[in-house]
Amino acid sequence: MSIRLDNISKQFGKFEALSPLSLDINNGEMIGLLGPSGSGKTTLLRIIAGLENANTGTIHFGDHDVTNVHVRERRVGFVFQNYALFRHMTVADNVAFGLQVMERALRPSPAEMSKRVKQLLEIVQLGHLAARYPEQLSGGQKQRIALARALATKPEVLLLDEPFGALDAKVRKDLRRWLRNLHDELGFTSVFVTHDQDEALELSDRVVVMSNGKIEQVDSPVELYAHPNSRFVFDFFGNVNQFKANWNNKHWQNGNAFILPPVAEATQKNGYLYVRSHELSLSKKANSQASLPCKVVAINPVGAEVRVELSPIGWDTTELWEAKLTHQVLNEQSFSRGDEVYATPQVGYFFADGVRGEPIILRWPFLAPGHLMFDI
Ligand SMILES: Nc1ncnc2c1ncn2[C@@H]1O[C@H](COP(=O)(O)OP(=O)(O)OP(=O)(O)O)[C@@H](O)[C@H]1O
Repeated sequence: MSIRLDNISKQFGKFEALSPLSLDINNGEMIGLLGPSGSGKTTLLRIIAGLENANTGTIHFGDHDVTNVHVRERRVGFVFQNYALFRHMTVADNVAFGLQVMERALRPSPAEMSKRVKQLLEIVQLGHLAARYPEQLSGGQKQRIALARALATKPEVLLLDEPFGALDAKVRKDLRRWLRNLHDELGFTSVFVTHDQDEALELSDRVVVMSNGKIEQVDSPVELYAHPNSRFVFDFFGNVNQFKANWNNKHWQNGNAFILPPVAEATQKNGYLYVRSHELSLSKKANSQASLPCKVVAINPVGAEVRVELSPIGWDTTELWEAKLTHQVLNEQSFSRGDEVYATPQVGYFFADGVRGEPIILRWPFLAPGHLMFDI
């Protein structure tokens, strides 16, 4: 089932929780709504479900205008973060509840109902727990039961509000994979809310990045990484170092650090240069294209890489910088905590002040013809 949101807005009193926004979701797509707390994700999900009315705009499910259709008739499955299972009912009864609340005309007979409950429990691979009560289940199991209940009415749209928010990291990861497989197998359209970027990137076909009640960007995970269209999106995906770049007619200056951009009018401005931590190299000496003196404050091996935390010397940043190196590079360079090093961007993303849209991507070194290669 495709979903079309057109010009949807929502006010709570004088507060505008959603500015007019539009979004097309394809049939069978899995969409992640991602954004900081208060950005309007849950409000948007509730409006799609019919649990909340928008102040303006229309919602279509396929060709059907559901703007004024009651939540019960929208045929959506809903899963909340806190399981919302009935404590006094067995697992099987909890799942059957989804069927019992169906309109009488659509409600299956008792025999069909118990067959369907069995099938649903098999789908979520928990048939052996049918007679248990919720308190006898783990968090991950409870959430799978909540999903089985949501799927009972065979919804074509499944809406999930931070479904794995209350679970620990390992269970979360397993459940994500499992949900993605289930989504692909059963072919429904899913929209889920998360503020966990890894979850959004791993699960979604497309991610809707929200802030302050607005959609900042809608793209596939790969595109979001390659072409973040604003500083907000870049910041939100993290692992990025920021350089406040003040153009002084020669280079970008910040305290006693400088970076020389390539000769191009668009970069000869004030702005912010963003550098991803795996696109930053470290050396014991500066070079003529960049001088970013730093002190090594921590060296943290994490799996295949080493994260080196850097505190700027003589220039300003709001946060420590980080370089991600391979173990091999670190061994060759043999830095230790407390050493002074020079950071050199290999790739940078420049957002000029006052210019909206995608950054200018810079790749070092950019040497004029005839120049000698130097350390970078
Ligand atoms: N019923 C309500 N009455 C008044 N304000 C509300 C109501 N529901 C939500 N809001 C406000 O609307 C804004 C968006 O809330 P929403 O729950 O959609 O954000 P969110 O992105 O889902 O946040 P979180 O990740 O914290 O759940 C918030 O500022 C919130 O305080």
